[in-house]
This record gives sequence, structure tokens and C-alpha cells, in this order.
Amino acid sequence: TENVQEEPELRYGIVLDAGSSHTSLYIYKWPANKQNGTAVVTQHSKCHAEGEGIASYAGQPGAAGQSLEACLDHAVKIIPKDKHQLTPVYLGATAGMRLLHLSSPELSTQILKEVGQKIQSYPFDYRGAAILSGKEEGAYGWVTVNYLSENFIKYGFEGHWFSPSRPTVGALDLGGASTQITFATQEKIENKDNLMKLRLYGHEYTLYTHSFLCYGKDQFLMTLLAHIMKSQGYPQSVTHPCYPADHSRTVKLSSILDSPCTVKYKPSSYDPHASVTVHGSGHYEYCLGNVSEVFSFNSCPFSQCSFDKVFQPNVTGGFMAFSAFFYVHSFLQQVTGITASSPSELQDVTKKVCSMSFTQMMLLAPEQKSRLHYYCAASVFLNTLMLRGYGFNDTTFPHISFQKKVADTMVGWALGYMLSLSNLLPGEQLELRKALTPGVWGSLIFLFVMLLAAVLSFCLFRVYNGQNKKRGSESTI
Ligand SMILES: Nc1ncnc2c1ncn2[C@@H]1O[C@H](COP(=O)(O)OP(=O)(O)OP(=O)(O)O)[C@@H](O)[C@H]1O
Ligand SMILES: [Ca+2]
Repeated sequence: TENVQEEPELRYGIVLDAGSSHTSLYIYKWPANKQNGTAVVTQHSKCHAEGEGIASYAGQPGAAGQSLEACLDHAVKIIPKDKHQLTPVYLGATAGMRLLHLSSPELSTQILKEVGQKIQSYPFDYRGAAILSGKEEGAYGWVTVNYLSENFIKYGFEGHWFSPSRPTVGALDLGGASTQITFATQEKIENKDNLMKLRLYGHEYTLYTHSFLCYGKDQFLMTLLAHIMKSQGYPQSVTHPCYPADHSRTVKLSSILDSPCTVKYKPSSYDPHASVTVHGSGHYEYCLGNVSEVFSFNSCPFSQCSFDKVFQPNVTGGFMAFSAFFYVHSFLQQVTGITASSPSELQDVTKKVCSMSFTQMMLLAPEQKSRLHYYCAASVFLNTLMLRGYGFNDTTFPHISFQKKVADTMVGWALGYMLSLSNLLPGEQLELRKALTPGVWGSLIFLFVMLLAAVLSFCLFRVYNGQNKKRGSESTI
């Protein structure tokens, strides 16, 4: 026989990640005959939709759907035509739409309907457009991280499936409007809202998960500014200790105070068309003080809390920190040349960034011009969230890996969502494909040949014996 290399037939799946800051369309692929293993499904292509997240088009009929067109057209081109109808497509919206649903349920329903209709006008297998709960977002992110890290099950060198019985890795996602922490734990989960049980590949995983709405990077910075404005008595010009000393910007009051996240800081009345000028002062200590005041570390109705009265067991094991956790951490590394891998290093690099002027940062990272003003604030926020909030310490922090991708696949909830909804993740142990080893196969052929030889010899013996008997009786006659 000759070994023939056949191109495996591919299947595709699409997820639109409708985040608060923007929408991304991911195309995944996998071999049609081999879909149940770990890390078999990989990212084929990604498309970044122009403009902001779908919730930003509230009150502009048609605009949210239109914002997806270019990426859906891209998917039509990139997926072979004969596979279009076999390709499931899902849209999942996250914290931006959760916030819009809080302030205007009708508008969020309208937008979901509109984007659903837009997707249905394409030749794919439409499977729905939905707002994910924070719990789902956290759990699907955890599934992605562990699927890509091959922690569930693996195709081993022995030639069969085996469970690596490796510990799983926790997931830390920092979006624009919410942040999620999810990890497997043996500790008692005191609030059932934080409990998630998943059965995957024959194992039951008990997860702790929590999503903090308003603690995404953008919403947090907005809340921080609202807090600073309030503490300074809403003047027309405020001093921001987290912005560089040589930087100032003007923002519309409504863009800060219209969010459900800043309700607590809203003055009783204000002119929504009015603006406020923000002058940076680059003062690390004051910045840390203000950032900490946005969190509530005071009361806890459980044995222990992260913050804002939310129960959290001790963090344990390895973690993967992605999205803005990765962006902020890698910026700190870029401008200081230090990879922060301990709490004290993280604090040191944050202090360094907070002491830099805008001009200095421009020399080190000119491509990030539009973001430079907020990196000190974002870094102080990241410090407070991870160290004081989640409680990572000298022992646990070094086990966090800040990553954007694993083997060319973006880390986020989107892959886990598609795997779960398309039944690409078996709940039970995979069936072992029973195959004979060459040794057993050879022995069986040998036995078969011996048996055949024995039967043939027996038959020949009977025939020969019969003829001899016949000859004997003829000679007697
Ligand atoms: N390349 C980048 N460098 C730095 N920051 C970035 C980059 N890309 C996105 N961001 C910022 O990181 C934050 C998180 O982005 P991400 O895309 O994860 O959020 P999202 O999915 O839109 O929000 P959410 O998950 O809360 O709905 C946002 O504030 C975004 O503006
Ligand atoms: Ca997100």
C-alpha cells in the first residue's frame, strides 16, 4: 500500500464578539472528521468592525447592523462557497449592551433585532444574537483558555486520547465595560451566584466566576473622572492626578455622566452640553488614593470578599490575563523595559509611568498617541484590581501569564462560546478509537494462516484417507 496524503475537509464557524468598545468577527476552522479533541478548532481569520461597539448606535436605526457589513462580506469571501450554509454564526454582546439594557431595554432589544436581521441576510447558518450574562462571559473565557492550553484532554504519543490531569488555568478578562475573574477552586463558594459547574470530557469542574460591571477599563476611567469632578465640586476645570502633567483635554459632561456607572457621582442638575477641561498633574500617590476610593473595600457579607461586597475565595493556580490586562501590562513593559512579574515590580513600573510626561511617553511609544494619556490611570487601576481586589500576592502573581493569543488564536470568550453552542465540547469522555497495534495484527494474521493450514491439511487428509479406503476395498473384491 501507499500512504496517500488527503486534504482534510474543513468546517467553519463564526462568532461576532460585540464588545462595548468595538465588534470583532472571528472565523474558526476545524477538520470535519476530527472535531472533538482539544485545540482542534483554531482561528482562521479575524475582522475588526469599523467604529465603536453596537450599543453606541442606540437611537440610530440601521447603524448597528450596517457596522457589521464589511466583516460579514469578508466572511463570505474567505469561507468557501460550498461551506456557507454549513457555517454556524453567533453574535454575542457583552457589557456595553448590558449597560444599555439597564438604561433602555427597548433600545437594546431593537439593536439586537437589527443585528440579527443583518446577519440573517447572509448565506450562513444563523444561530442567534444574544446578550451574554457576566457569568457566561467569564465561563466561556475560561473554556477558551483551557481548551487552547490543552488542559482538558490531549492526543498523546501513545496514539490514543488521554486526560493530562493537569490543573486548569484561571481566566482574567478586562474589557471596556466589565471585567471577569474565573477559576476552578476546591474552596466553598459561599454565594451561589458565583458558582458554575461544567462537565467537560468526563470531568466535572467547579468554577468560581464573577463579572464586575463598570470595572472595564473605559467605564472605570469614566467613573474615576466623575469621582474626581465630584470631589472637586464640579468646577469647569479639574485637576486629574492620573493624567500626565503636560496633558489636558476637554470632555463633554454628558459623555461622562450619562453612563449608568456614574450615577452615584451625578450632580442633581447639569447642562449636558457643557464641557469640562481636565488638566493632568501626574501625581502617583493622589492617583492611587482616588482610584482606591472608587472601589469599596469596607464591608463584606461573606467570610471574605474581593471588593464591592462580592464573595471571592483565595485565588489559586495559574491564570491567563488577556484583553486590556494584556494591553496595559505590555505597555508598561514597552516603556520601562521591565516585565512586571511580581507585585512590587508591577507597582514600580506603574510609578515610573505615572511620573512620565506625555512628551516622554510619545518618544517611547508614538504609535499609541491616542492612548498615552490614560496609561497611568489604567495601570493604577490594574494594580488596585489585581493586588488589593483579587488578592494576588508574591506567591500567586508570578503564575499569571499576560497573553493576547495562544497559537494564533485570540484569547476571549468567543471561541468557548462557539465550542459550547455547537456541541464541539463533549460532556463525556471521548470514545477511544479502538485500533489494533501492528504486533496484535501480525499475530492474528499468523493464527489465521495457521488455522487455514490446519483446516486444509485436515481436508486433504480426509480426502487421501477416503481414497485409500476405496482402493483397499476394490482390491479385496
Ligand atoms: N491594541 C490595543 N492597545 C491598547 N488598548 C486596547 C487595544 N485594543 C483595545 N484596547 C482597549 O482595551 C479595552 C478592552 O478592549 P476589549 O476589546 O477587550 O473590550 P470590549 O470587548 O469591547 O469590552 P467588553 O468586554 O467590556 O464588552 C478597551 O478599553 C479598548 O479600547
Ligand atoms: Ca470583551
